[in-house]
Amino acid sequence: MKYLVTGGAGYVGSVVAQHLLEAGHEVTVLDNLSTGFRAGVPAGAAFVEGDIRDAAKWLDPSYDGVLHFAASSQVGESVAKPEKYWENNVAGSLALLGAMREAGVRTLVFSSTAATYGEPEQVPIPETAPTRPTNPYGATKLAVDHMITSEAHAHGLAAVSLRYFNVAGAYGTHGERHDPESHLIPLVLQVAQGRREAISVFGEDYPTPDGTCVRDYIHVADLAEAHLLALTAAEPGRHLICNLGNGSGFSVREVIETARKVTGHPIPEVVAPRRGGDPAVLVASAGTAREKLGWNPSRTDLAGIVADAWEFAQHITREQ
Ligand SMILES: NC(=O)c1ccc[n+]([C@@H]2O[C@H](COP(=O)([O-])OP(=O)(O)OC[C@H]3O[C@@H](n4cnc5c(N)ncnc54)[C@H](O)[C@@H]3O)[C@@H](O)[C@H]2O)c1
Ligand SMILES: O=c1ccn([C@@H]2O[C@H](COP(=O)(O)OP(=O)(O)O[C@H]3O[C@H](CO)[C@H](O)[C@H](O)[C@H]3O)[C@@H](O)[C@H]2O)c(=O)[nH]1
Repeated sequence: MKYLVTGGAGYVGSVVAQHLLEAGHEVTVLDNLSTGFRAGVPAGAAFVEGDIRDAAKWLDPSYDGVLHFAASSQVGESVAKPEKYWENNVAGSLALLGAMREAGVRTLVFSSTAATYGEPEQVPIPETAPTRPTNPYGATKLAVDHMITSEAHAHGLAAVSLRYFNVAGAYGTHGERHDPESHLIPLVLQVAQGRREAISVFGEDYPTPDGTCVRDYIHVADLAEAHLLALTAAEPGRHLICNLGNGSGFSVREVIETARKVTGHPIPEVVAPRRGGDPAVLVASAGTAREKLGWNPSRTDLAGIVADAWEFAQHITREQ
């Protein structure tokens, strides 16, 4: 099959593109390199440097589907510059859906997020939970989910939205490389490498066992497998929404302690104020993905996830 991967020069998109190639598919990556890296595009994929808002220039009926990762995805920035998020995430996805309709490309897998739920009423969080995003990033992703539902109902699109919880780990030479980095695991590993003095723990007064926030860390390779399953599970006229997480939570302190063991470095920590908008606990109920996609994540051990991220962090440092 032939797939267009938007955002395939970024973290998750590059890992999924690599999995598609390994499964024997043909892949074109469309990426404007705003946060991604040319070197992240897997060898074997065609590359188009361009914007999703111009997707009509490149999409044609030879494509069997689109995997749509391209987005702006920093929560803090979305609060400061919401217009950027409505433009890139919502207007960008609207243009992409239009280009798909024009070209007759009728299968879509979309990167949604746990941020569509906001502060949860119950954990683990099922897909039926209320969606009350607490920042513009989550609001724009939810708007795109609604857009996809209407497109499926009106025009027969076969669509799956995957709501990722905390993506982590790496797959060979493809891993997390954001600038500036805001995610916990890569930041902790930068401290282990001596690139930062200490990791800030954002709040230790949450109602959790050790007072720090609890998150559901999902290995990026398990996540990638769900995308390949979603491509086969997608049905015309239907929009399936699935959470992707392991269903178990780890606190910020547990992550830091695991990284100390994996890296053998002391990793100093300092307690800092809470970060605005952080829910205390976010853990997925991923029963829908298991049932409807036949998904079965296998890399659930936190030490293994951190070890893969550590190997990648060292690889990137050697390359620079
Ligand atoms: N990383 C996570 O923990 C996480 C969690 C939930 C959801 N997501 C979603 O998964 C997707 C991928 O996230 P990531 O961490 O790999 O981010 P990333 O920033 O590494 O990758 C995004 C890629 O999209 C490209 N891009 C952005 N806007 C574009 C545009 N208008 N046209 C073409 N290319 C464009 C960027 O250059 C980049 O290569 C995003 O949609 C994000 O919202 C990520
Ligand atoms: O230097 C840091 C960085 C993070 N944290 C804490 O570590 C936890 C994880 O933070 P990340 O920034 O790594 O991830 P988030 O949980 O904020 O964000 C993730 O979940 C969100 C859903 O709410 C979105 O989907 C987003 O894209 C995804 O990265 C949070 O409690 C955060 O407060 C720290 O203590 N110190």
